[in-house]
Amino acid sequence: MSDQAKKEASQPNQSQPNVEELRRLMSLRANLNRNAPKTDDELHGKEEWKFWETQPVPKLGSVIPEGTNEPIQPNKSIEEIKQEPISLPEGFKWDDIDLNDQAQLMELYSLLNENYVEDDDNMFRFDYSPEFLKWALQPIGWLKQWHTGVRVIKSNKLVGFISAVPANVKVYEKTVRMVEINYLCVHKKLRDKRVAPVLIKEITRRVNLHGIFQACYTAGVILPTPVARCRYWHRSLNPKKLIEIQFSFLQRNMTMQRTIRLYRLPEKPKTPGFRKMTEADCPQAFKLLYDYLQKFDLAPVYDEEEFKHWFLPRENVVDSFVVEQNGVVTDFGSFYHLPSTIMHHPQYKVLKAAYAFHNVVAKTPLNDFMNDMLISAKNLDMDVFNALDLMDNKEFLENLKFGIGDGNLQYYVYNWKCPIIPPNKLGLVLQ
Ligand SMILES: CCCCCCCCCCCCCC(=O)SCCNC(=O)CCNC(=O)[C@H](O)C(C)(C)COP(=O)(O)OP(=O)(O)OC[C@H]1O[C@@H](n2cnc3c(N)ncnc32)[C@H](O)[C@@H]1OP(=O)(O)O
Repeated sequence: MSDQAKKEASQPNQSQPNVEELRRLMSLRANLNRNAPKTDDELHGKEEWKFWETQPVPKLGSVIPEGTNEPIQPNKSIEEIKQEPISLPEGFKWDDIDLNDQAQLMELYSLLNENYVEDDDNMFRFDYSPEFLKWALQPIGWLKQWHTGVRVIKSNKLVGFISAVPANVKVYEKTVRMVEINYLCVHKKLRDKRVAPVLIKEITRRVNLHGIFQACYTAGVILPTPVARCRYWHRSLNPKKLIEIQFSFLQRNMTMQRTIRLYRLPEKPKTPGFRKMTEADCPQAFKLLYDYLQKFDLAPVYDEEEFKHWFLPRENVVDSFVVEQNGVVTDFGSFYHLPSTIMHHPQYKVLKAAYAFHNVVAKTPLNDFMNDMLISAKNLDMDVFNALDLMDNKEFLENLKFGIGDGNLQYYVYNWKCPIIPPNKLGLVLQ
């Protein structure tokens, strides 16, 4: 898939022009009319940013001098922040979503399942599970008023959503209390009516009211102005299904049997002491990750409680593994479960995908450890293992037979200016 590059679903890149490629080119042309561009070519056709021009973000093309690392706009005093919600178009109302109420959780699930991010060819759409949404949206310090919904007054139907969760994020040498913004979604029937800017302004106001003036977010689209850009890579675990659903394609001179053999994995992880992480491993695994993340220019700063929230295994949501021998944890790795709906296939309805989260090795060679992670994902019935080319991931992607995807994922920090961060200095993975 392409930028479900967080947001977009990224599909393996096809090098040979074929029917699929032509379809892709046609959809690229169709995309030229979209309001937010996905590629540099599309970007050059866009002349104005009616909304983003009004926001404290760097102008596209601006070069931030080395050493700059600060807010664009000073913090507002409480008097400067509007106390009343931003006005919605007539017929709509704000409503905070209570994720502890099963019915409301299912309403959010359905909104996203039917209207959230699709790949460029509209073949796959993210299918975040209800349990996953609770995990992603209820970390330590979450607030219900930051799960911001828009409903149609007459029918009470949920048609828009945006979320913020608190996080400490290290940007170069500063650790900043900010929010992560995610799950911005407007119902398909309400698109292109400028509802998204209203959602963004309202969440900004609600976050500002808590004394927070920075946010980080990722998107498959290019907006003013990315602080970093990276790419999804995909490792086939179930190549036959991936080919049948046209997520990937048979390479020239390859038969299905040879392809299946190429991607075959051992039945069990090979590293002695490799196993699922338990609560007892957390102090040591936390320390490994905490120390490792120091070397990046954009990375979360977790405390141990947050570490437990994000990494203790939750069925069908997140899995973490350690290498432990004689009570010493030397390596740690995790992936989260994010399936996609296969939109138009007679047989297959769901693509099961594991997404690399954080991996730190102190003893096992990274390639060996990640191979064990692939085996673990395969044994959980995943079809594909996805990883971004950030942190130290480039060390294993090609060796372990990942193929490059076709969409970029852009990273943004709201109300902040600093120089561009290369993928190998990027330590932040958002869901
Ligand atoms: C201090 C606290 C600060 C907190 C806030 C920090 C900022 C957070 C920012 C949000 C981070 C979100 C992180 C994620 O969740 S990224 C995932 C976004 N969601 C999807 O892609 C799901 C499917 N698509 C949709 O639901 C809609 O197409 C969305 C809602 C994306 C746009 O709705 P619609 O298509 O109906 O358009 P409009 O007429 O209402 O509005 C058009 C304006 O919106 C600008 N646009 C388009 N796409 C995006 C986008 N992904 N981020 C920011 N802006 C975007 C666009 O350039 C134009 O502005 P301008 O060109 O005129 O200037």
